[in-house]
Amino acid sequence: MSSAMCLRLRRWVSPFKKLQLHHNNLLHPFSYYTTIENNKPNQQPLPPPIQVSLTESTGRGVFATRRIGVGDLIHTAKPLVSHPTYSSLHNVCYFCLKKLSNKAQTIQFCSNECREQAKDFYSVEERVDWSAYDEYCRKQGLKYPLLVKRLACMVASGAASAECLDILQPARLSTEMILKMENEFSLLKSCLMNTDVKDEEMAFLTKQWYIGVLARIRINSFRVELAGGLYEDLFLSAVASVDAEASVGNAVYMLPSFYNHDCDPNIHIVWIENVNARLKALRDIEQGEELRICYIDASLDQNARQTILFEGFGFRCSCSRCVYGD
Ligand SMILES: C[S@@+](CC[C@H](N)C(=O)[O-])C[C@H]1O[C@@H](n2cnc3c(N)ncnc32)[C@H](O)[C@@H]1O
Repeated sequence: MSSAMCLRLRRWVSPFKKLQLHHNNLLHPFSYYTTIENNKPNQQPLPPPIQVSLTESTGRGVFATRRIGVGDLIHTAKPLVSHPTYSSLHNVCYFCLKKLSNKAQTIQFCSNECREQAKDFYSVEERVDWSAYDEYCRKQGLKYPLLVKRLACMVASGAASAECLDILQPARLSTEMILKMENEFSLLKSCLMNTDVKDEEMAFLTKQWYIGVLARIRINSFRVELAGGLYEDLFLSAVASVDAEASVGNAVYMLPSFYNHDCDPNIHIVWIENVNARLKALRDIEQGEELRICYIDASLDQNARQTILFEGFGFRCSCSRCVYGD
């Protein structure tokens, strides 16, 4: 094996090792990222009733390890990286995306805890003049480069590993996409170079890193839509999130990235008050059944759904709704 291949293999395998995923030939649930609340006082949170394993035709997927009832909380997830949208920048917490009552001129944190958790990446970010990068992204209507910018600051500050997204499936990129990404990379790099951020802290920031990260973010990021209240009822929370047009930011999570898509999903993801995601069952699910979410608006017609899934995620959906022409 060539040394280049060795390196690639090492990079690919290390996140698995770190998360202790390999277990009984299955990809073990990332249990320390996720829990189920335990109703019994003084007891440890339960591990989620799921495991990640290979599907027949859609790569890895998430499967139920026991029966799950309609409405059950399957697990929660904290993001690996998140960022508010440009339009929410001044009215949500810069760390947890919680909506704030006042709109300020600068970024805000909702609590000292969030300020503290953001301390590392923000100490890098606030030393940089981002205007050229931000202006480019705003004009082009780009949202994902904001996540790359935040991840770059997290890595530079030591708050995240440069390889933390490597385990996720990357999007297939066209030459045109790569050329655009190269432009963004040059802008990001020049913003960071014009500061006192040390060269050693920036060593990870190569064109390959930028493109690799963006390729993963493209198909694994979630639009965070806050329900805006304490909706325990599944239907009400879904309605509230659509009604409020409540998209406040984008985020990438570890375990939620392994759920495949179905136009008639059996689980969904909700955000109650901040970026932490809750995955809930939409119907009863049997042990061994694959859990699937819907990546898009399921109310669209079949043609629209197929087009969005192909252009955005690079696959042709063959779920039962699509097969039966619904
Ligand atoms: C967020 S990832 C889901 C996890 C992925 N299967 C893996 O192995 O990491 C999304 C990718 O999974 C595959 N996928 C998800 N749902 C699919 C479906 N209904 N039909 C075909 N491929 C699907 C596509 O390659 C898609 O780009």
